[in-house]
Amino acid sequence: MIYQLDLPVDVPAHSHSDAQGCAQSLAAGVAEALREAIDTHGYASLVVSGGRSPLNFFASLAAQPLNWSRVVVSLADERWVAPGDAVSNETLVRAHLLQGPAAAARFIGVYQPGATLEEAAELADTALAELPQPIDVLVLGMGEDGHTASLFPGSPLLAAALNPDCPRRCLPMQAPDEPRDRLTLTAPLLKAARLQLLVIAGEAKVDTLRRALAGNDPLEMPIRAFLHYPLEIHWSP
Ligand SMILES: O=C(O)[C@H](O)[C@@H](O)[C@H](O)[C@H](O)COP(=O)(O)O
Repeated sequence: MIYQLDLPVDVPAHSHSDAQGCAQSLAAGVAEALREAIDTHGYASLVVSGGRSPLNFFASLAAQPLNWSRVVVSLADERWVAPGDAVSNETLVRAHLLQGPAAAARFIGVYQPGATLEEAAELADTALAELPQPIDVLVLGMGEDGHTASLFPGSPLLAAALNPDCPRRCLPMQAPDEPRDRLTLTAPLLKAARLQLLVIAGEAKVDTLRRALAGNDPLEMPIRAFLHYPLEIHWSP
């Protein structure tokens, strides 16, 4: 358990001795879940987050034996910057996950061009109709403010994105830091995932989890919308 957090009983928490061990353990577990999905329904959908935390995990997962041609990969969110940009999540996934055998996976990007962020979000919403649902494996990160994906506190459409009846797969969001313009998958799509993994590193994020667990309002800390079954938390120093 992570510092004996008072987690809901149906939220297992795994503490790993170091980041590499966490990445390797997660990669093995995710690969097994993807293999099971392929065996069960012929394909597997994997949705990952960006940021810096998942890079070791991506490299470990790419090395896992898997029929990657049956895997569809997408993103929980994206910065509204063109693929290839250094801060694009698509750039990270293509550079660190879709390498070697894993390059055979089908990637559905979230970035879309457009005259406005809202127009791009509408195009992304349409493109995400191609993502097999429910998502088989969802890998979330978390910021120290309690955001996850690009569900940021204070973002104008946060309540809409967290609404269980939200009709959209993707909505435009505003982050507090550059690049502020973001595209996020919405809570109904994310929370329907069969396996949901929250991957966090460092003590500051344990403190964030403590704050999240001490309150109820997901508008204040959007991660609160996910802290229940079928979430698993994986933490490393
Ligand atoms: O686009 C992004 O940045 C991610 O999707 C975001 O939700 C990330 O998971 C958290 O901000 C944690 O980021 P770190 O792993 O870099 O701390």
